[in-house]
Amino acid sequence: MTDDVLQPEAAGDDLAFEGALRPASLAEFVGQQKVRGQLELLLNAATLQNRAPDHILLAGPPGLGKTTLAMIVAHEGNRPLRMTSGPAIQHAGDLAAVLSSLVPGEVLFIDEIHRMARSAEEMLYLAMEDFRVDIMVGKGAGATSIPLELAPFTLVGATTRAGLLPNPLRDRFGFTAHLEFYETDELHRVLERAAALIGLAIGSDALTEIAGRSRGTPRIANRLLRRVRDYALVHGGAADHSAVRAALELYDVDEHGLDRLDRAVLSAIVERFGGGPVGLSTLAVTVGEEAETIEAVVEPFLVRTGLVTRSPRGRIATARAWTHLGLSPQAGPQPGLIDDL
Ligand SMILES: Nc1ncnc2c1ncn2[C@@H]1O[C@H](COP(=O)(O)OP(=O)(O)OP(=O)(O)O)[C@@H](O)[C@H]1O
Repeated sequence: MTDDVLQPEAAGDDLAFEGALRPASLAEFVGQQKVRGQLELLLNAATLQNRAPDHILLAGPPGLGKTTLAMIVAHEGNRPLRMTSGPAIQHAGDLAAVLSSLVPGEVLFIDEIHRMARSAEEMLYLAMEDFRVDIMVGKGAGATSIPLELAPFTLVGATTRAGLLPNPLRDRFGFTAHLEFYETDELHRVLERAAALIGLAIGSDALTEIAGRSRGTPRIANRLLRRVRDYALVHGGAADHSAVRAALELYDVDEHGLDRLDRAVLSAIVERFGGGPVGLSTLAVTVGEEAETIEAVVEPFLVRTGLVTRSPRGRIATARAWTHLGLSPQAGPQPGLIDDL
């Protein structure tokens, strides 16, 4: 994406800012009501039985609160937390080193667990099930495996690509939480809390305006709030509705959270291809962007918001897309020119 301000992954000064804003308890965690209820039950049951909670898989797009929830699992149970990530575990030995140093009841958070090495994954199966790993010593005919007992622990895995996890791994989690994009009123509450924590006086209508442009994602909402704070600071005015509009216009974020590239893709489908269908690579060439970027970054949001649909013959702009661009919708999709899906 050309405009970083809307990317859902953490970037720039997000990390420093996010640490201060993370809710520390389930009660403070906004939205995701179903997941919160399910987690609460699981954690309370473990406390009553005086055991480590079941392993938990958190699945969902970036920026929706997976890391935050892992921290809450540890914090609510007053348990120590160890954090690592799939890309940091490239050999079974990397995982063995982490597992063997866990203390009883510790929460082990593995972010991007789908990116862990296959050999480590297999070690993890046994560790999750029996709190044991088999360490291979030696090579060839003389190789033996030495069992190593582990302290009971709770694994919290996070993934943006649950479909990439092998079934044996997925099945070993006692509970899988699917995080959903947030509604505008939920993002409003996220923002209200964040504004209070950073000491920013901002009105409710200004927060609603930011929430509506945040693509259902708390991380983006918090980042836009920061840009609005900057704007008010630099211009010496209040962080009000007009400051929000001016700041977000500066960053090319429109009322629905679309940025320049999103709009370029929509305009291309509508104005150059009569509403579609148009194939991905044709579209990419038309807007001068990589096909992968269109497919992974732009398209999911346009599809989710009902502006674009996908068909076997290509991308089609919906009536909403025409209206969004200030045009009157044509009657139905146009015949496709090029089928290059
Ligand atoms: N439900 C929520 N209530 C309040 N703040 C939230 C909530 N969810 C996320 N946030 C805030 O959004 C930011 C991003 O959250 P977090 O790092 O937990 O996302 P993530 O899903 O782990 O992202 P990634 O997949 O990129 O690691 C944090 O600053 C966090 O405080």
